[in-house]
Amino acid sequence: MDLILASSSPRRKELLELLGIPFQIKVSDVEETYQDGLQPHEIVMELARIKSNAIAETNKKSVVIGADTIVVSDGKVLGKPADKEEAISMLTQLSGKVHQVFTGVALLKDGNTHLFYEKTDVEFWPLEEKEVEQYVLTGEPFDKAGSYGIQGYGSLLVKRIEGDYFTVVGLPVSRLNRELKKIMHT
Ligand SMILES: Cc1cn([C@H]2C[C@H](O)[C@@H](COP(=O)(O)OP(=O)(O)OP(=O)(O)O)O2)c(=O)[nH]c1=O
Repeated sequence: MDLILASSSPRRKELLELLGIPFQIKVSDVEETYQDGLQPHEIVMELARIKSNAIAETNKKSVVIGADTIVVSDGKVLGKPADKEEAISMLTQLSGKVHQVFTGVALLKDGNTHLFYEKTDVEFWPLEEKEVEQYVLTGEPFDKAGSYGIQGYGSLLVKRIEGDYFTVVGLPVSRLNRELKKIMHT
């Protein structure tokens, strides 16, 4: 099987390596937009589809994997912060509450699109203003949905999670492994 990961994320590369199957990485700079009114799980699956579709068009014989992660807090969708102020505002929004992390995955094979998503609940400790500012100074928030990385210093902000940890990091590998096996037999 010729497998391609359509992602620039170093985390997704590392996580896909856990499957023990060789793969290539190919990234497109396709515009990531979605229509208004979609539910969070629909947003992540749609964005995962767009990312993988752009690569599948020119790699028709390969299986292409794309993924997308967003954070949802009180109905607000949080992507990556544009600047320090936005990172502070997102982390303040997440402080002391439970939010949801959605990761959608698209598997494209032989012109067919197979989509799935996973959701993990994450509870943050109540954060002091100073703690938020210090965390933002680490630089960790800037390439991450919701402005934190649970796998880094962000681990200290998290009180508990419910669901797959790897969904939060950006790729639900254990579900992906099973879904890949399913589509290989079709
Ligand atoms: C909440 C959270 C997100 N993230 C990351 C996962 C994703 O890489 C990123 C969300 O942005 P995405 O747009 O999903 O992905 P990306 O731009 O990093 O990579 P690509 O589109 O090329 O596949 O946030 C963490 O690494 N840790 C976390 O705890």
